[in-house]
Amino acid sequence: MHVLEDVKDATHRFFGLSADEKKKYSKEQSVTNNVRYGTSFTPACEKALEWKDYLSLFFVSDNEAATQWPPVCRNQVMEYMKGSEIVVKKLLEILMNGLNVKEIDETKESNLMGSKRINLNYYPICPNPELTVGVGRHSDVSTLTILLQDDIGGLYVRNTETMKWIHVPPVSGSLVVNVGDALQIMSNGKYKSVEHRVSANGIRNRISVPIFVNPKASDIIGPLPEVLQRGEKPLYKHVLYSDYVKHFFRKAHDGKATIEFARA
Ligand SMILES: COc1cc(/C=C/C(=O)SCCNC(=O)CCNC(=O)[C@H](O)C(C)(C)COP(=O)(O)OP(=O)(O)OC[C@H]2O[C@@H](n3cnc4c(N)ncnc43)[C@H](O)[C@@H]2OP(=O)(O)O)ccc1O
Ligand SMILES: O=C(O)CCC(=O)C(=O)O
Ligand SMILES: [Fe+2]
Repeated sequence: MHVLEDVKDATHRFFGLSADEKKKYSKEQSVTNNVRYGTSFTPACEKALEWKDYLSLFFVSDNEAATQWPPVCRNQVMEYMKGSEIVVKKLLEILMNGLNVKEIDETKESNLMGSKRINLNYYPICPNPELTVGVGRHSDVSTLTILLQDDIGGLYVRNTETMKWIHVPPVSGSLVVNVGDALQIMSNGKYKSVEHRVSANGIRNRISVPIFVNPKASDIIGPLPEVLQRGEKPLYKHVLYSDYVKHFFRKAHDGKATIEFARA
């Protein structure tokens, strides 16, 4: 429990830094591509900016995290990331069991959880929340996302039958788990990535801390052989994961359209 509280405090500490201090981690000034402070999602492609700033930390090694991640939050983020590993492993084992995958070998381990990115999201109070969003509707490109949100609320997920949006109420001490596009592709559509969005808030600053568990950037992902064993038609082709992620980042949020990039 203290790990979750500590990472929330650390997130507030980072966004409480001066603008100049935070800018040191922007794309223009950051000494590494693996640490990126920014605003909205893909500003160059958006009609209206999303009301959100973020710090995105791509985990490469303990050493890089200890030297390059911002000192005001790095220990707490690391502890949260390490603490999540056991939960992620267990969840993926159960999900693979449901696909008739009996053993998670080295290749599957890499495809399922070969890389990790943690974002610290900060949604400042918005003077006109009805005119914009916190985050537009999208699905994550991860395998699984483990999401910590604070007590403010505003996260919605889409019910695929009614197409209605359902609020995900904050529950103290809990984590939200999202299925991402990479798992939809590998499971040949058996597990569907969840479309979600965040509303802008006119009263309080909100934070969230997603851990994106992903394939390695250099992995080629596609429907797993075990899923196609009984002659099932592949719905998705094999794609280089970094191409998939680049496609996601090249456009504004557009619901569940990203996955069409991998359609067979
Ligand atoms: C920010 O708001 C968000 C974010 C999200 C994220 C949801 C996820 O599911 S994140 C998980 C993504 N998976 C991975 O990061 C693992 C694999 N990583 C990779 O394949 C690569 O690291 C890479 C992300 C493809 C970057 O490769 P690289 O060769 O270094 O290419 P770049 O030139 O740096 O970037 C290309 C292009 O992508 C954009 N971009 C890159 N990193 C980020 C980032 N962390 N946050 C935002 N945008 C990023 C960027 O536009 C780059 O273009 P430039 O014009 O800047 O050159 C969900 C919802 C949100 O609202
Ligand atoms: O802030 C949230 O609750 C969700 C954020 C999100 O969807 C993301 O960062 O991908
Ligand atoms: Fe998301």
